[in-house]
Amino acid sequence: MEQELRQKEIQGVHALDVVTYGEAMAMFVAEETGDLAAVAHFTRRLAGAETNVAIGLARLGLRVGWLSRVGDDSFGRFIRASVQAEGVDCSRVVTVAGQTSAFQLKARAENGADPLVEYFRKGSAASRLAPEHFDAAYFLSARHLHATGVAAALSETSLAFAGQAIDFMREHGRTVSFDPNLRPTLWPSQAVMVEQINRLACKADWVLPGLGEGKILTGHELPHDIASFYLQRGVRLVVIKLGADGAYYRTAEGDSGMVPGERVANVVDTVGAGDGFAAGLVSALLEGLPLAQAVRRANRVGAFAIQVAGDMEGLPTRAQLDALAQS
Ligand SMILES: O=C(O)C(=O)C[C@H](O)[C@H](O)CO
Repeated sequence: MEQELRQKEIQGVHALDVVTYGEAMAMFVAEETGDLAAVAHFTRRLAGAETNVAIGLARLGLRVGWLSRVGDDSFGRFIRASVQAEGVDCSRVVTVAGQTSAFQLKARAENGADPLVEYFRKGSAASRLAPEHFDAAYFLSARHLHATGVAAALSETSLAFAGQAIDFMREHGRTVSFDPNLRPTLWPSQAVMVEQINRLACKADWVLPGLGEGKILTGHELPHDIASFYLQRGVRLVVIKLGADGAYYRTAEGDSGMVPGERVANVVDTVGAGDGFAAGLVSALLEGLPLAQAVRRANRVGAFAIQVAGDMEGLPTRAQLDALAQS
């Protein structure tokens, strides 16, 4: 990768389409419904908002890099191997001696409701990501940065890294997408969460909140008004996820629209839908698709994600997505 980066730099070509950073975790998904304390059987899977997006993009054929830190333990080896196996570049994932990797438990989802998750991530190697770990050459090798509010929530230093990464990419003419991905349990208070997430979101080009998140973050109820809040603060495109109803988009130039959701007969687990949505949208916009088509693809990729119990297993390959588009 190092050599490839240098060569591309000389040629003035981007080695990566998208770069992202943040924490991935081992995840144990309950095999039985009910209280996690009573569950005896779990299946190990991979979780992490940013790696879900990275994997979604890689399956669609984009070149993606993920910068992170893992502990020197079996979870760390599992995380690295799983992300790498998806074709995501992990050359900037550092294994830190003496630190641990995070994991989480996820209850078995019932009737399409969001399942309960319990984190074991405090003080993890990835949560200690800090501005001194920023790799300017690596980020510059990408056309686009995808950032989420999860990495921002992990620690003061990870929050500082987020601000630095977004500022740097904007200053260097790269586009930035930001998914607020609110995780209230990871923040000291709702007020701090709202302030910090909005601070980061307003630095980005494309902001992708869910409707509920948009209400919390802006105090507005309607998608139109939530979009206005960000557009008035310098964002160029706001796409608001409306669950089964699809998505609403609005741009700084005044283009707006609603794209209806995809029909899904059997919703297994909604976690990961937003990450699939982001992968669909970012891939389509980087390919130059018109906005309404990009949002349609985002809805489709999100719909794939909710038909399985894992957070990223359902994300489609390019062939699966094309097959759906032709059906
Ligand atoms: O909840 C989190 O913090 C995660 O990153 C795990 C999930 O895979 C992710 O949130 C899904 O968006």
